[in-house]
Amino acid sequence: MKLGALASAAGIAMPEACDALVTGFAIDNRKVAPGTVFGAFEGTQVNGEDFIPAAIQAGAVAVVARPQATVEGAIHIVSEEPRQTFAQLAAQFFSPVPDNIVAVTGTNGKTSTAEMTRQIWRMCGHSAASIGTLGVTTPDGSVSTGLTTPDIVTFLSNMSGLAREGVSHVAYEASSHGLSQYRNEGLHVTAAGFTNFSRDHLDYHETMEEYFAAKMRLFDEVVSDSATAVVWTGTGEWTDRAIDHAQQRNLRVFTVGEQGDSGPNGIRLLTHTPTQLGQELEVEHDGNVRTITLPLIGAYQSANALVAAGLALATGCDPSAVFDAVSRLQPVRGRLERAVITQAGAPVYIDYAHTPDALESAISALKPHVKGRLITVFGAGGDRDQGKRAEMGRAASAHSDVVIVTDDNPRGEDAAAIRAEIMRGTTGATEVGDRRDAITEAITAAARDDIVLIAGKGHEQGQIIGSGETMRILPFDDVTVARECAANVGPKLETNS
Ligand SMILES: CC(=O)N[C@H]1[C@@H](OP(=O)(O)OP(=O)(O)OC[C@H]2O[C@@H](n3ccc(=O)[nH]c3=O)[C@H](O)[C@@H]2O)O[C@H](CO)[C@@H](O)[C@@H]1O[C@H](C)C(=O)N[C@@H](C)C(=O)N[C@H](CCC(=O)O)C(=O)O
Ligand SMILES: Nc1ncnc2c1ncn2[C@@H]1O[C@H](COP(=O)(O)OP(=O)(O)OP(=O)(O)O)[C@@H](O)[C@H]1O
Ligand SMILES: N[C@H](CCC[C@H](N)C(=O)O)C(=O)O
Ligand SMILES: [Mg+2]
Repeated sequence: MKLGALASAAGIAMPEACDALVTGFAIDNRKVAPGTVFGAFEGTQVNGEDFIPAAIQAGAVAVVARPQATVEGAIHIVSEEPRQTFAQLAAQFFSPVPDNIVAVTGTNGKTSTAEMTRQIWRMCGHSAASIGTLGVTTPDGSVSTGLTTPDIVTFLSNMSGLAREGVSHVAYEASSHGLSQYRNEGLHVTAAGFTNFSRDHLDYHETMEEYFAAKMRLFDEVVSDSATAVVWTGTGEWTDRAIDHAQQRNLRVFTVGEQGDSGPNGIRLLTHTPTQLGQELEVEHDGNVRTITLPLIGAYQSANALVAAGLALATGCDPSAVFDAVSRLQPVRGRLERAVITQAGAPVYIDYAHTPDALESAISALKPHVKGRLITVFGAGGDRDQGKRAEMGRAASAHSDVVIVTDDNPRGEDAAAIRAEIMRGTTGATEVGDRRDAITEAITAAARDDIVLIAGKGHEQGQIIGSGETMRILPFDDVTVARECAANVGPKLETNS
């Protein structure tokens, strides 16, 4: 493809007429080959502009960079927002892409909702995939990308690879980092879901307002003009503000939840009754009331399932098929996943809660099922929002009977210091640094009527220790460790009081 043609298709002005052949796109000079367009971005660690000479040396035909960057020996595509311009250009290169693309944003619930949307589409007969924290998931399995929203080149090439394999429907997770760094642009996104909003990532976005604005780029700029905004109504003032953004953009607003529209533009949740193995939901859509038995526990899972149903309806699926599919949803890896039942008889659940709101949601999901005590084991990641740690401690202490604070990906920080920050928010919690020891302690303490919740790592397969050159990932899977500990801890002779 010729550079000039790509630029004019993207509506980008070029400094000169250009019929250089473009062979690919790269944001890392080490991935540049002859004919590549290189995106030189200022980063949080280094300035990509420092690698422009190396990229040109490796054969870059053009460099997208700020006006002040020096580009010699290749075309300088000047932009005040190089990440955005690069993305728009790259989106013209990667084709074909799937016909039906939807996105999901929100503080918690993105992975679950994207994955449930994929499952519903599949049950409606479509060839579907999801892209997010779990990687790229197709009916054949998942391939990890390492990030929730991959970098723009990986994202677009995944989209086009999926289309070539015959995938027609893709749901992707739009993280706030991804949105603010233009990692997902230039596609025809026909619907976008907003699950909820609460504190996270205030290390990266300085304020909640900035964090919310990053998320709202999805409605403001990323989706197509005629897209549908599927909004969960249970997230307080943020729901109203998300609807405002959608209306400003003239999107079709589709509301979901207790305040959802009961007509064609929503799913109203009329009643919600926990059962032993799941929950019964009575919902109204387009004037039809239906009772669905969702085979998953926890109010948060019903919220995600209904937003996913809204996304499937927004892409034209038949309502009866969609609601029937909701009653057949499979659990999402690491989200309230029951790993094992201990020899004493206590179920052990693994969940990915790593924000105060998520911890509260995970605990509330389990509470109706606990006859004895709820024992919560969790930590907080290093090099991430520090202010959420004590809040997570408070949420855990307020809603569980026993709290054990442990390590969760310390990264470049001192693990003991992270635990101390969490402990400040707790009352009566125990601190056990080593995660395996903490899980053993919880399982040892659990009696028949108790439930153990191990939160924060969900599907993750390793503990990240150190950063930069010294970073190591030690294999660690909460599900496997819980099973091993349960095998080693014998039955209890008497129940705890
Ligand atoms: C803070 C953050 O988001 N960083 C991401 C960002 O890096 P950056 O732009 O700051 O990159 P940098 O390392 O400073 O380098 C600047 C530029 O120089 C280039 N470079 C660098 C070195 C070199 O030798 N040659 C070269 O060309 C880099 O490719 C980059 O374009 O862009 C990179 C490429 O897309 C990401 O890998 C990187 O994710 C880091 C590893 C990360 O940990 N990100 C986390 C916080 C994240 O993004 N999480 C979100 C949200 C999670 C959620 O809520 O679900 C996610 O979407 O996963
Ligand atoms: N709708 C929801 N409301 C509140 N909490 C939720 C909701 N959905 C999920 N959670 C909590 O958040 C955890 C993570 O869920 P999920 O992976 O779906 O979210 P995510 O937004 O993709 O997270 P991440 O930002 O890490 O990608 C769950 O394990 C659960 O504890
Ligand atoms: N996507 C989230 C994952 C957090 C998971 C938790 N285990 C941690 O390491 O903090 C983040 O990057 O903040
Ligand atoms: Mg996710």
